[in-house]
Amino acid sequence: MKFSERLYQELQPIWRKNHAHPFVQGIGDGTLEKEKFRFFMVQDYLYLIDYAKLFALGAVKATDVETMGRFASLLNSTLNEEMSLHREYAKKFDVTEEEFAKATPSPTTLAYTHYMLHVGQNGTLADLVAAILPCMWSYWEIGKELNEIPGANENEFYGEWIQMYSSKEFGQLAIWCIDLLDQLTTELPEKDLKRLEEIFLNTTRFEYMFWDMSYNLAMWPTDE
Ligand SMILES: Cc1ncc(CO)c(N)n1
Repeated sequence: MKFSERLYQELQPIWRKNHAHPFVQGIGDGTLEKEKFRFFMVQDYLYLIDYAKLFALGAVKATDVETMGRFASLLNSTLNEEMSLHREYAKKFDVTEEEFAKATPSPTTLAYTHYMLHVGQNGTLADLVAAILPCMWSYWEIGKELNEIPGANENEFYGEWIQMYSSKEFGQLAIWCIDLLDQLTTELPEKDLKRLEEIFLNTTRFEYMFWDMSYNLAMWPTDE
C-alpha cells in the first residue's frame, strides 16, 4: 500500500469531522454567517503567507531541479492565485487593506503555521511534505464534496471558494504533493514513517481546529 493510502485510511475519522463541521456545512448550503467567513478569510490570508514560505523551503530542500521548479510554481500559485481569491473576497466583504495589514494571527493560526514552519525548517523534505499535504488535500476533498451540492458553486458568497478548491488545477497540485510524499517514502523504515504519520496527523488536527476557530471567531481569550 502506498504511504498516502495508509494516511488517508487512518485519518478518515478526522477528515469526516472536518466535512461535518458546521463551518464547512455552512459554506456548502450557503447558511454560514458572513461574519464567520470574513474572520476566516483574514486568518487564512495570514496563514497563506507562512504556508507560501513552506514552498520556498521545499525548493531549498529539494535535490533535483524538477522538484525545485514544482515548489517554485506552488509558491507562485499560492501568492498570485489562491491569495488573490482572498483579496477579491476582501472587497466583497468590505475588508479594507488596512485591516489586512493590521491583522494579527489567532492562537490557532499562530500555532498551526509555526508548527509547520518548525517542521519545514528542521526536518527532512519528507517531513515538510507530510506537514503541508493535509492542507491541500483536505481542501480539495472538501471542495469536491461541496461542489456536488446542487447550486453550491453558484452561491453569491461561497460559490467562488468552492470553485477554486474543487478545481482541476488545485487538484493537480494536491496530487503532485501526494505523489512526492509516496516517492520520498518508498525506501523509508517504519520508524521514519511513524514520525511522518505523526506530523500528518498533527496538521490534520490543526485543519479541524482552523474551522472551529473560524466558526467561534476565536482570538486570544485574554483579550476579551
Ligand atoms: C487553513 C488552510 N488550510 C488549507 C488551505 C488550502 O491551501 C488553506 N487555504 N487554509
